[in-house]
Amino acid sequence: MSLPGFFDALTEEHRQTVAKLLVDVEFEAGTTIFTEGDEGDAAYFIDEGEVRIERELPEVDTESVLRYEGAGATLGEVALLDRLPRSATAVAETPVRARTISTADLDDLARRDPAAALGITQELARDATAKLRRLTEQASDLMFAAAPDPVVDELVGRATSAQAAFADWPEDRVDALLGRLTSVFLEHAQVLAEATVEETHIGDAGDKTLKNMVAAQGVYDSLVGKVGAGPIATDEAAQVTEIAHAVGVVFGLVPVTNPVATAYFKTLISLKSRNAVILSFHHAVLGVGNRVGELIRQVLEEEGAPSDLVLWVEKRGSRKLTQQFMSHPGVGLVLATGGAAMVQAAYSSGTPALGVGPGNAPCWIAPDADLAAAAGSIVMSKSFDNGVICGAEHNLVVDRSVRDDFVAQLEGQGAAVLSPTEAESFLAAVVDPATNRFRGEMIGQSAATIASFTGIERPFDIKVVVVPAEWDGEDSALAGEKMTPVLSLFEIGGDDEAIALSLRLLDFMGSGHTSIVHSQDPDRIARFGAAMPTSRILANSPGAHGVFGVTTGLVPSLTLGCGTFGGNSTTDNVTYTNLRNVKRLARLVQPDADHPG
Ligand SMILES: Nc1ncnc2c1ncn2[C@@H]1O[C@@H]2COP(=O)(O)O[C@H]2[C@H]1O
Repeated sequence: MSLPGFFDALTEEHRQTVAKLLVDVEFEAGTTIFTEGDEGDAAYFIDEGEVRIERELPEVDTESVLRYEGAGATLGEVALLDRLPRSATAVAETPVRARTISTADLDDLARRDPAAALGITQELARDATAKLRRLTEQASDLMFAAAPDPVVDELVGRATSAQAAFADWPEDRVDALLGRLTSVFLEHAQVLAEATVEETHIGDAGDKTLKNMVAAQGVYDSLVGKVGAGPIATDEAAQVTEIAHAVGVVFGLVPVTNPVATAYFKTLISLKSRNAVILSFHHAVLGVGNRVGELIRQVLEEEGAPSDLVLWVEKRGSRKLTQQFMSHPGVGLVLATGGAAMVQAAYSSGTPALGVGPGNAPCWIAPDADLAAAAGSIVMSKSFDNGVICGAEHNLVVDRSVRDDFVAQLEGQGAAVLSPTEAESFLAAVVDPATNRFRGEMIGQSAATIASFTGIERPFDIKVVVVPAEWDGEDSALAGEKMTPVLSLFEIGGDDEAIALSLRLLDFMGSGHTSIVHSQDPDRIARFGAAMPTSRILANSPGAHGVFGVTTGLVPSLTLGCGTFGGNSTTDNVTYTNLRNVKRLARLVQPDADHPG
């Protein structure tokens, strides 16, 4: 057996000894080799194939891949050396062949042949420190302006040239292009929704189809006929004319929870304001991303538009690559939709960025609410796309006087409202004690799947799971954002308590995003609206559908600003008007004869 070059520093005798301890292993593509936090019981020497090293992050929409390792690399040496839990997760990206040495065998060797064991340990340490050195280099790249990358330079350069050729397109030609894109988007809404669910195992294909359709038709309808670029309006009295000017190249992050709809949306709004856009898909949706990108390219070519107006990062993403795009001087604006860490990275890039924050809408059921309508609206909204819509209801804040009637209405709509015993075993099964958040596997799964996994049974089809909760203000999975068709239910007495609890929940998570009230009293609604630090306050509307403008008059958007409440620069439902510079041409105003000087 020939050992990897890795062991070249060992004596021939030690190599022979080590060879006897190595065990051949194979992993199919997609297999998790080991998981972050596991006990490290072996190190691996990769002979063939590629392994993805990733960190477990509590949020889905943050790029989690550290790097890819191939033949000749060592894996799992860190835990073998420090005997602490695995520092990262390793997944076979392709079929992998490797050899492995177990911790137990190494310890045994140390007793039998200390010199041989020291030899291997030194080699493992050398490999670990090589990684440290590489990380030091990468960290300094990130800290002191990202290192130039020819792929990034090339893509940004192409987008810049395309935008320059597009900047002067007249409005009707742009609208015709958007119309053509919209029809193609509608045509492919279903097939891409199905492909997304197949690729990500998150969400519901029927709902995703609807979402894709709204992101195409709804967004198009909100853009067509508007002035995207050039003179917008003149204030005759002030003699000031506003002129819209593209930001140039927009870099748009596309999350795993809404990939197709977000790509449609970012493309339409970027083009309306005469920008080029580079889409960066989360690594878990590259397949669908490539299909959307190809579709758009084909339409651009057919319509005689520069085909580089909409580009996408075809290469597998990593945090470093994303960072390099975001801080590239040729990128005018970053449109950051995704997890908090991605948004933070966008804000830290030095390029102006529009970000979003997490949702965690409190939904107040006031004593005068239409309980049947509220229950119907909540179940429809929270079950939509298996609960991945950030603007959906997350916490029910229910007045004690109507609690029992409301729970009966919820059950009538297909909600499993858990008993205290059910709640206890449910939470034990779905919450990861390490992060105190819902387990990643729960994200975007149907309530029926989650219920059967947790042993919850009802004589009807379960559409959402409602967990009665009390909250002492500690870190809690139930009080936070739940990207799954699960809601918490808090009981309160009176309006003051309802507002106080909603404020506390938002302070915990979701400040700036969305809050919801069900009441028939305009004064009560107004009081709630004035009190909530959220950019959207929905009254008697489903959250998921309301924030996008399907059941409200809000602007259709898949990037929902959270204002300074949520650390963002805007409270807007982001659209084309957020992607341009508004210049002001101010003419000399003659001093008024009555007010000289
Ligand atoms: N930043 C990194 N670059 C390359 N490999 C890494 C990095 N972080 C962790 N790893 C590898 O991933 C493994 C996770 O399990 P271990 O901590 O045992 O050993 C780790 C290394 O082999």
